[in-house]
Amino acid sequence: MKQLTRIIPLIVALVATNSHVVTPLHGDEPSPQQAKRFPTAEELSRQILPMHPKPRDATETRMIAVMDDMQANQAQGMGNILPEDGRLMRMLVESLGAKHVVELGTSNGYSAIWFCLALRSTGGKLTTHELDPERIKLAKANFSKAGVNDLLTLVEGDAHETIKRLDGPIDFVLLDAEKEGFVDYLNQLLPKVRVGGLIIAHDSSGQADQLTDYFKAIVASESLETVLVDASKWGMCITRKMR
Ligand SMILES: C[S@@+](CC[C@H](N)C(=O)[O-])C[C@H]1O[C@@H](n2cnc3c(N)ncnc32)[C@H](O)[C@@H]1O
Repeated sequence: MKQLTRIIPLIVALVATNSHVVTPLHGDEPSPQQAKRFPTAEELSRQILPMHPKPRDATETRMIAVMDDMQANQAQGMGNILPEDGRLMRMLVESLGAKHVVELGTSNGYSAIWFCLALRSTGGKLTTHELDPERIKLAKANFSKAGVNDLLTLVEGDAHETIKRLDGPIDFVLLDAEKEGFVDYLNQLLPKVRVGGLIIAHDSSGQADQLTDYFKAIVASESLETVLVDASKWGMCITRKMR
């Protein structure tokens, strides 16, 4: 009896821990030891990293102050990426030496300012697309405060139409507008993305149920290779144009 009272809570804990474990398509089943929950990348980031990067100069100090303010006072309902996603994308854009970044879904401009941090050092430009007039107004005010107007163009209107006017080559794409539009965005933009360029679909974990057709499209393409990364809980589907 004494042993049973010791074992029952253990079994309950094990069932609870394992309830989120998905049966893998390949590889070994997680051992009970592995199934023990590790901290997520987002949790660790928040323990060990500042929210925004250390400024390299006075211009970045100004940009980061605006980002801090947006996180503290504007983030509600804006659908912004989390700082952990911004940190990763900034690193990728800088590492690629990207000259042309395209964003679909500017909102109030938070992710755009992350791109601008990278584009200052690559000498590149951002073209960001938004259709909501209120968000466009907010984004414009934030871009002016951050002093990034010379690094970007904000294109107003339905991105399915406005991206037809984009010229290639594009080095980096962030898909962060409405999920049901992602396949059309991919089909329209892929021919303009350079070989070696990256296409990121945001919310690939958080809204995976809305991305079924997008996942099918990238897997079906012979020219694309993909990795799924959870820098934050929302997740990013990072796809590289291989040829
Ligand atoms: C998730 S929010 C973008 C957040 C932004 N990338 C950030 O992290 O700061 C999605 C945005 O896409 C915009 N959007 C939705 N459909 C669109 C379309 N067809 N064309 C342009 N923008 C669109 C919405 O108005 C919304 O502001």
